[in-house]
Amino acid sequence: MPTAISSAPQAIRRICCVGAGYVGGPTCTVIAQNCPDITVTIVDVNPVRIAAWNSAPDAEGRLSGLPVYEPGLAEIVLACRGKNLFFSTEIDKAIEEADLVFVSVNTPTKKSGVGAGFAADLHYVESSTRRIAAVATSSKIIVEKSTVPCRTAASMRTILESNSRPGVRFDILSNPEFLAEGTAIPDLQSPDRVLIGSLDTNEGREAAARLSAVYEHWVPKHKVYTTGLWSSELSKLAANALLAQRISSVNAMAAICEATGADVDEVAHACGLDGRIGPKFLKASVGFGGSCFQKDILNLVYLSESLSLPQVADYWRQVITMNEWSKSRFAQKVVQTLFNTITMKKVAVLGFAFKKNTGDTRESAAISLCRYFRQENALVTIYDPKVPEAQIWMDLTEPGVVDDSIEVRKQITLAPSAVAACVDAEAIVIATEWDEFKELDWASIYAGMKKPAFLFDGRGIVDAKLLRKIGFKVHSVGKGPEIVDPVWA
Ligand SMILES: NC(=O)C1=CN([C@@H]2O[C@H](COP(=O)(O)OP(=O)(O)OC[C@H]3O[C@@H](n4cnc5c(N)ncnc54)[C@H](O)[C@@H]3O)[C@@H](O)[C@H]2O)C=CC1
Ligand SMILES: O=C(O)[C@H]1O[C@H](OP(=O)(O)OP(=O)(O)OC[C@H]2O[C@@H](n3ccc(=O)[nH]c3=O)[C@H](O)[C@@H]2O)[C@H](O)[C@@H](O)[C@@H]1O
Repeated sequence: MPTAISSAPQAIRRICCVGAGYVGGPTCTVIAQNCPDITVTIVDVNPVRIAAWNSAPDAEGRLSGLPVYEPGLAEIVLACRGKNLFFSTEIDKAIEEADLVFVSVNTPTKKSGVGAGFAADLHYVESSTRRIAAVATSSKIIVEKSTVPCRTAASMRTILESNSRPGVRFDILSNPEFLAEGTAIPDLQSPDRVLIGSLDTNEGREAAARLSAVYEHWVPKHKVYTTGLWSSELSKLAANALLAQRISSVNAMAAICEATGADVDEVAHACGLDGRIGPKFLKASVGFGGSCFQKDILNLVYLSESLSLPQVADYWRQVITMNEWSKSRFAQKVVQTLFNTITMKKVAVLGFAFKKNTGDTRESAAISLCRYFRQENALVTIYDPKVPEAQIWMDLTEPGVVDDSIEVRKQITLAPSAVAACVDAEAIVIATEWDEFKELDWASIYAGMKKPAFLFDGRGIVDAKLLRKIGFKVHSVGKGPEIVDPVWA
């Protein structure tokens, strides 16, 4: 239901963003940069996070203490902070002063109760919505930025309308975010589209026009696509499901390639040349990670089951099943290749983030690999250029009654560089596609390893032929076994 937008909507002057995370922080920083006439305040219940957003530049004038690492972000924060961009724990004040409030809080998978393991936990969305209703003394536009199940806007509207003060009106919009971590700034500066869902009423359309005008400071108007609320909410889940499905599809092909001697990069390239398929998001890997693909597909599975559509639920569930299988298949390959045991063998894991150019480890494939190697009694050394050490320890320590942190530290060590991680290793596992791994001095790394020196490339980034010439035994996802017969090479 694309809708007409009135010509001169009332300008937004003050924005509050509730949730200073990976989405709220970068998104509203880019809004502040492009809209000098708008004051943007990003608030959070977590004072440590807000303090980090407000951290001082280091001796070289760089903002290295921000809670989110994104190329290009620190420079924009530095330019705008204190002018029209503010980070604060004064949530009520920021809400009250704003014309428009983004709700950009976390929506993790529920851990207990009805829908545990599948449904989205909307607790944070609900508590911020209740807060907005409680403190607002003037009318506001409330924007769902978080990824939410279809029809969440209806629940938010009920909460707001049942708790609002007399004369205060709320218009609810859905404006899902499509940025990918690691490329958040370019994604926000030139998005493929900005999606705004609203009610098909005069007030709904007017609110959509006001939010659109914010984006039109830098996004061409034809890229702003307005729809109904439910289409907008569902489009976000659908887009993530379709993207993840491509990766699981190419990873399924990778398994066939390994068994037949076909090369998954060549197969993906050949398929991607078809304009109907396109070349992006066809890189075979150890498996996808990140905070959203799994969570959003599980959410879609839950929605489908709730709507009595078990075949639809099964279809999407298989994307996750294939991803889990890809990760365990890769881990098993390591053990099998190292003569079926890695007990007390040193395995160097290069990369811990779920993809390059981010310090985020949520659902990172590296976590599953390290846990698997630990169970096989390996000695694992990890290096990642951006993930803080404390985060790695947290990810590898099982939360629960028994504190296993001492056991974990007996088997896991953290290295200050990729080169250091590989000294005396029997195998290297590339878990994240950091650019610096492409440029390592592989000959000297080889010299410092136990022989035979194995390398398992879970990201398809190294030049396997070159490494084999050095002496490595290389396994790359989606490539057949080393071809020894030159006629067939
Ligand atoms: N991480 C990503 O790349 C993307 C995430 N999304 C969606 O955006 C939403 C947020 O994701 P992230 O930014 O990654 O989460 P996050 O966990 O990094 O940040 C959420 C923040 O909200 C704060 N918060 C929670 N309840 C609050 C409340 N009542 N008042 C104030 N602050 C509160 C938390 O303390 C936290 O700092 C999720 O729904 C996610 O699915 C969408 C697109 C991309
Ligand atoms: O809703 C979200 O959170 C976001 O989820 C993804 O973004 P993100 O998870 O940050 O990163 P991606 O680039 O999508 O990568 C996700 C995972 O898939 C892997 N991947 C990606 C692409 C590919 O071809 N192969 C592949 O294995 C990556 O290494 C990574 O582990 C989507 O790309 C964003 O559009 C969306 O906004």
